[in-house]
Amino acid sequence: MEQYLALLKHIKETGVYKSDRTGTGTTSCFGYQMRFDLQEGFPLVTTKKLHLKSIIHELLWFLKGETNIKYLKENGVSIWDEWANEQGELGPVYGKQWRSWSAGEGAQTIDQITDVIRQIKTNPDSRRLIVSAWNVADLPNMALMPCHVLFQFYVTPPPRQVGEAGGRPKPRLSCQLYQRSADVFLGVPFNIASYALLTLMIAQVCDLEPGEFIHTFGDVHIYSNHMEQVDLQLTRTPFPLPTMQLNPAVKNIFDFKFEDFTLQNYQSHPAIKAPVAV
Ligand SMILES: Nc1nc(=O)c2c([nH]1)NC[C@@H]1CN(c3ccc(C(=O)N[C@@H](CCC(=O)O)C(=O)O)cc3)CN21
Ligand SMILES: O=c1ccn([C@H]2C[C@H](O)[C@@H](COP(=O)(O)O)O2)c(=O)[nH]1
Repeated sequence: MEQYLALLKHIKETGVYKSDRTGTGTTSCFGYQMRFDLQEGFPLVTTKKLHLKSIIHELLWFLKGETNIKYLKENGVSIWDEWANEQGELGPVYGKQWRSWSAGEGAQTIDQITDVIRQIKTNPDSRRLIVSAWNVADLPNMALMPCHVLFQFYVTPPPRQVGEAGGRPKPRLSCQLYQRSADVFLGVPFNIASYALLTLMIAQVCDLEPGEFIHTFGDVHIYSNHMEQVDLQLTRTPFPLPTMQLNPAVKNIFDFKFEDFTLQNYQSHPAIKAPVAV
């Protein structure tokens, strides 16, 4: 995870002070990109211990199309608590937009995840393999506007092989995310792992090999009250990446359960606590 440490260094070296909505204050840069080859291992930050359980449950919750924290609470995940109302509702956030984007009064809703998987399978060269959470009409009703706003898939055909015997290599599925706003200490390690996992899952159900995860940022920032934690992390040497096994029997994206994910060889430095800006 040298890419992540390079991002922390880049913000410290080139960032400017910026005030923000939460009143905390940040050091911020505009525009950055990281690339992760998913064949080289699972990109989980190793310079602090990460709670993969929260990351997996949050992703399964998005895929269910849910916007109430009830499922997360039942599974011991508290990362969205601060933004929910008394009924546990967050408004039409990610799950709603991914699975049931409203096409207008009385019209059918649009399931972007089902549609994009169908497109990847039937039209892999399409340049329109996009899922968007940025529903402009719904923004005022969301507890927090989407930070990971839009993602696009890309299928790389296998290299042509002449006179080859044996199995043909599979095409590779890559994913690029545009994240408009990024809390680099707390949010970004979660976001990288979540989209890497989503890419592995969609590759499996489309019978493709995982390719790259490309993470593109708008306002990428370190909160002022995370600086000491960042400095501690920068003193640590990353460990080799772990690997992630998915239950190969799952062929439908909506059938994945928590037990279908096995992380192997995750060696990390100890966890580092930090307050979340609300
Ligand atoms: N300021 C801010 N940063 C975020 O990253 C963020 C938000 N707000 N609001 C919405 C979601 C919630 N996310 C969060 C919220 C909290 C943690 C957090 O406290 N992480 C702890 C461990 C928490 C756990 O797994 O139980 C960590 O050490 O990573 C991470 C992501 C990401 N998002
Ligand atoms: O998945 C997420 C969700 C949120 N964040 C961070 C990015 C910002 O620090 C805040 C959101 O505040 P805005 O004023 O709406 O930009 O949450 C993240 O990094 N990852």
